[in-house]
Amino acid sequence: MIILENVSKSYGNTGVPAIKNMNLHIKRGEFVFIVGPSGSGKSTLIKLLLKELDPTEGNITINNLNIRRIKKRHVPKFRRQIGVVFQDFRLLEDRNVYENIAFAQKVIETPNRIIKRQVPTMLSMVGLAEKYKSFPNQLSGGEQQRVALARALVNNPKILLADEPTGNLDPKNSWEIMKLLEEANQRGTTVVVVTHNKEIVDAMKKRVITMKKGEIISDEYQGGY
Ligand SMILES: Nc1ncnc2c1ncn2[C@@H]1O[C@H](COP(=O)(O)OP(=O)(O)OP(=O)(O)O)[C@@H](O)[C@H]1O
Repeated sequence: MIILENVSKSYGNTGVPAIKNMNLHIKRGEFVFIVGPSGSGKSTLIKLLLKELDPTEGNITINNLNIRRIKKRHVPKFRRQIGVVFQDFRLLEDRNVYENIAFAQKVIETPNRIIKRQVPTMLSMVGLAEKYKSFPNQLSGGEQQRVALARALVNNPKILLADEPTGNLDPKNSWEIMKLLEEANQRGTTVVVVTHNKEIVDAMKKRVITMKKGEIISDEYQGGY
């Protein structure tokens, strides 16, 4: 599903690379945590997988496609198979909950009758059915992240990337988000989560990839932080 072969990424010409000669294989249906100290290259890895950045060297294959070869005009189509959530939620502040989720579907020209059916389904799934009219600033952090997750999942992506999804949440809300990520994984989505949350990583017993200075220093199934 996700293959990195000898991937390096340097920002500009100077300094040490953010990703150094990385090799990684994530299979369809896996749930993977990426951990490591600040500056170890985790967010850079996520950006490479989204083709927000291209590697300086090496190749990335996603769903049998060498993403270096994707033409600029085809990048949006490529990204449709990937759902993303971030630490800071990134909701549209001037749209309500319903519209935030519907927006993701309108972008890919989903017919209105399907949007009307799927948005409430997604909202029920994340436990926010009653809040469909609320605006982001009327929601708690945990609720906002659940909306972001519903939006990321509404188009049924093959892959879900989460960059510190619980970074702004308290332990209870963090667990709720992780459970929702796990449920998405159980429905077949390949899930990659960057996190600093030691307690959750240790408890969930998933594959844990630890990065340091742009390199993978350990990769363990049923691993810990
Ligand atoms: N746009 C950029 N320009 C130059 N250097 C950058 C840029 N983005 C990241 N870097 C550098 O690349 C390295 C890896 O950064 P990255 O953000 O990938 O780390 P991270 O593991 O996600 O860190 P954190 O846990 O703090 O989010 C760091 O040394 C950082 O300073």
